[in-house]
Amino acid sequence: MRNFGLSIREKSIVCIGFMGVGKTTVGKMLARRLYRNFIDVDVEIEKEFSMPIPQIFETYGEKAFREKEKELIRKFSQQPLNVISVGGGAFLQEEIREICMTNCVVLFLDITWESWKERIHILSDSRPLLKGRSLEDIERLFYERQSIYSLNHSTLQVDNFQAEEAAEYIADALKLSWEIHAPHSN
Ligand SMILES: Nc1ncnc2c1ncn2[C@@H]1O[C@H](COP(=O)(O)OP(=O)(O)O)[C@@H](O)[C@H]1O
Ligand SMILES: O=C(O)C1=C[C@@H](OP(=O)(O)O)[C@@H](O)[C@H](O)C1
Ligand SMILES: [Mg+2]
Repeated sequence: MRNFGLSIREKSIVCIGFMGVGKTTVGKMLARRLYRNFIDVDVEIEKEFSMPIPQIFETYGEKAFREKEKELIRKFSQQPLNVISVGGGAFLQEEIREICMTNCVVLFLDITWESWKERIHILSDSRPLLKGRSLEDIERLFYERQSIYSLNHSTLQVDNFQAEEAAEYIADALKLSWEIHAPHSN
């Protein structure tokens, strides 16, 4: 789909950030607040393979997962008016970074390591990249990944926000920026 004519308020919003920061939870709430479609790329990948992510990694390997991730992000990022939550590893791929930065508004949900590690017990089973790793290994991955998320249009530090508060804050900030960019258009 051609999207050269998309105005800032029509562009899809892409949530990036480390596993478990809240991209899926906040993204869904944000979509509801903005009356947009919500797309969780991980869910779409699971549908394509007809199996949950840990099983995709086991059966087909991470490379096949990353290829499908790229293909789907290419498709959804060019559509208008989506809120798209991508997996925490999506921005490792240069092509994904480029497509998202060009076609969408990229929102980085950031969290400190201290807050993040409180959540680890609810994440490990569903994230193959966390399973069986030591806390030190995960901390290293956390800091390594920070550099890939530094490419974004906007960042929100979520440590002190409940998910719904984060969604409200983002929706209000976006609406304000849309007003500033185009005060008289609908
Ligand atoms: N702001 C928040 N405060 C506390 N817990 C949160 C927050 N956002 C998400 N969570 C919880 O953290 C877990 C991971 O959230 P999820 O949205 O799946 O993250 P991601 O999509 O970034 O991997 C979920 O159990 C979710 O309920
Ligand atoms: O960081 C990663 O490489 C991954 C993050 C996961 O998504 P969430 O960030 O939504 O947990 C999922 O895509 C997969 O397990 C790989
Ligand atoms: Mg998610």
